[in-house]
Amino acid sequence: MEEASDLPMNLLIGAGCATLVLGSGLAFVMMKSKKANDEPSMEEKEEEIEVLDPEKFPGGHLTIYYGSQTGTAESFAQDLEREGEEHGFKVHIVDLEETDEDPRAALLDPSKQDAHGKSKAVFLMSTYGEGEPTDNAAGFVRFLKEKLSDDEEEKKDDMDPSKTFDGLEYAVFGLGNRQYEHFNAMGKFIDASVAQVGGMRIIPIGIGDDDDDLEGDFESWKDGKFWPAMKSKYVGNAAVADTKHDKLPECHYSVEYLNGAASPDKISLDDVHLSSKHYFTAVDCPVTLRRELRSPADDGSTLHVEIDISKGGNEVKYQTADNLGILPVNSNADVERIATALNYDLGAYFRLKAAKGHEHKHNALFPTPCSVQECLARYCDLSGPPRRSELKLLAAYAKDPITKQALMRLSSKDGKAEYKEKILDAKMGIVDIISKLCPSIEMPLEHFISVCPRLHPRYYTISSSSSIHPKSIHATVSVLSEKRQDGSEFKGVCTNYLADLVDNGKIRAFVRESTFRLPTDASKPIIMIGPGTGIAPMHALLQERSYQKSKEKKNVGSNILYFGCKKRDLDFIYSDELNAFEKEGILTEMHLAFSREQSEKVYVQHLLAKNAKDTWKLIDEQGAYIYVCGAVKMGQDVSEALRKIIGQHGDRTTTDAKAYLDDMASNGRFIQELWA
Ligand SMILES: Cc1cc2nc3c(=O)[nH]c(=O)nc-3n(C[C@H](O)[C@H](O)[C@H](O)COP(=O)(O)O)c2cc1C
Repeated sequence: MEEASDLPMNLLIGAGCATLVLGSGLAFVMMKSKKANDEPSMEEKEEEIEVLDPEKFPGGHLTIYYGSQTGTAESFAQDLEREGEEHGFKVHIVDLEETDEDPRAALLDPSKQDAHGKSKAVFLMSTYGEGEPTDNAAGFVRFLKEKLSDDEEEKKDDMDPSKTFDGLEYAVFGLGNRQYEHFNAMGKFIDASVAQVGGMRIIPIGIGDDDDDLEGDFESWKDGKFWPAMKSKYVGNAAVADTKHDKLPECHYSVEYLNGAASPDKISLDDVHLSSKHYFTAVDCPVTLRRELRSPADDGSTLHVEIDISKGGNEVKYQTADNLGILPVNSNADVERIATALNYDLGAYFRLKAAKGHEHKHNALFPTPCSVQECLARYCDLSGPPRRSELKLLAAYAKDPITKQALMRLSSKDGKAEYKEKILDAKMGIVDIISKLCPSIEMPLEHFISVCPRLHPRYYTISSSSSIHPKSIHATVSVLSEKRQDGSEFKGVCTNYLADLVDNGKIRAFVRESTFRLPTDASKPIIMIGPGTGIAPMHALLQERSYQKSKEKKNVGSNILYFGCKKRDLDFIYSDELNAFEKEGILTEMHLAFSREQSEKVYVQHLLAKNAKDTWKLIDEQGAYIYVCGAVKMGQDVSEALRKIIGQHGDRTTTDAKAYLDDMASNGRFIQELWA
């Protein structure tokens, strides 16, 4: 991705370097990193060099690469982009997936180098799974692992791996959550491995914790460490033009209203903004069944949802216990509230285009032409609490000075406690802020699209077997609804969208691979630990094991389940199915932890500890596979229980027991899917 400079100049003189006379001053000297034998043509060189005004950008180019699943790292990249100019840098944002074809060429792109042939990069890296990269960073991480591998075959070229990123100067900020065992594993991996392959670290890695104050951590890192280091290293005493003026935030998009309804333009996926590709690729799937799994006496709701994937051709194919991505839709009430507050005509159709100076390849944010109604319902996150930096952007649009001040205060470092109380804890979305708290906000649609985060897909572990149900996908959905302090109700956007669908309807969905895979040798036993909605993949695995036994006539090993909930009569979901599996002989053991049926709380990890001896035998003598799904805290307690079992019954020290379990994980025998 490359953004056009606002300066009309792409000049090159000379073979190995470019000089440009800009007015009276001497601008950048661009050194080329290409070897003499692959010297580019003159036209190529002209394309390659993007020369900057040294008065506006004394720090030169700075590229932000992000690895993001739900958009936080991407929005941090946008913060750095917005602030770049005031610090003297021309910032470019690149989705890491864009570098997959040739990461070395992408990261050392000559057009973004300085006079000394150096490239400057920031990596904003989120961690997922159990210490794994986000989908869009997987290719880049694979590339680095190959470079660092001892296996010569893996390296793919004969270049000295330790010189791969010679000329790259970089900084890393990791986004993670301390509740996970592999806290910020990806940030740490990138920080260490880019140095090992020749990159030069500018400052130590910054670490953010989503369990506490991720945005505050990022702010402290960028304002306290990153920008000062960048200034001292690359800008020095050069004066940076004052760009802080009282104008609206720069908008990268423009809206062209149409005279009537129109269908979305046909567009190549290559032109799509990578993080919104699901808007273009997800498939309409009819919902064929929704069934309440909890007792009417319970105050919560868990739905069994079935969707028909037979109409999607080959586009929606899945394997047992994969993940189902669902594109949520905002409620009509929220869409109408925001449209009324901002004076938008919901029936109007428009085409979204890049604003002048912001044209680049991956510009398509979502399919247009579309109606304003569709844009607000499907592509804008109206109910999620905005980040503090988004509140600061909103402040620019408030007409009433008191509201403006309040938003500025909430978005400031000193306003953190107030922000937590009034926005996060109160569960205030952009729709509440604009329609209730700050009604004086006025913003044209393109600005709203630019400021409001995209509405991201929500993922559910599939609870059906693809062998038994090749034409449908089943999901288990716990419907999120909480009382706010003011008595109003906060409703989770996707689960309530599914719960409120009229006549079942259709949802837009896609499939993502998961790590839940059964042993290739079906005779191996499996131990499944999945309390609450964590039962979903276990239900799928049991169906698959039943299919293997009855249809494929395989010798299927024992299947042991640990399930937990509050009370047998309230929220023992799928009890009928589990009892039937037991009767059929496919569920060998079912251990149930009803936490509220006795004075002391009983959870799955307690039952596991009770069966320590048998569990150790299954693991060590019979090569059992272990699957865990549910809340991170439960996952930690289960891992701890397993380490104790391995230590006590396998006669190992704490360190060796941990190594044993880690080894099982790296061999695909201990698989976890946990959420915070
Ligand atoms: C399913 C799931 C798995 C996660 N796994 C980890 C992990 O292993 N280690 C970690 O530090 N954070 C983990 N996180 C936390 C995310 O990295 C963190 O919330 C981050 O801010 C998300 O950024 P993004 O919106 O850019 O994707 C996980 C989050 C989810 C939802």
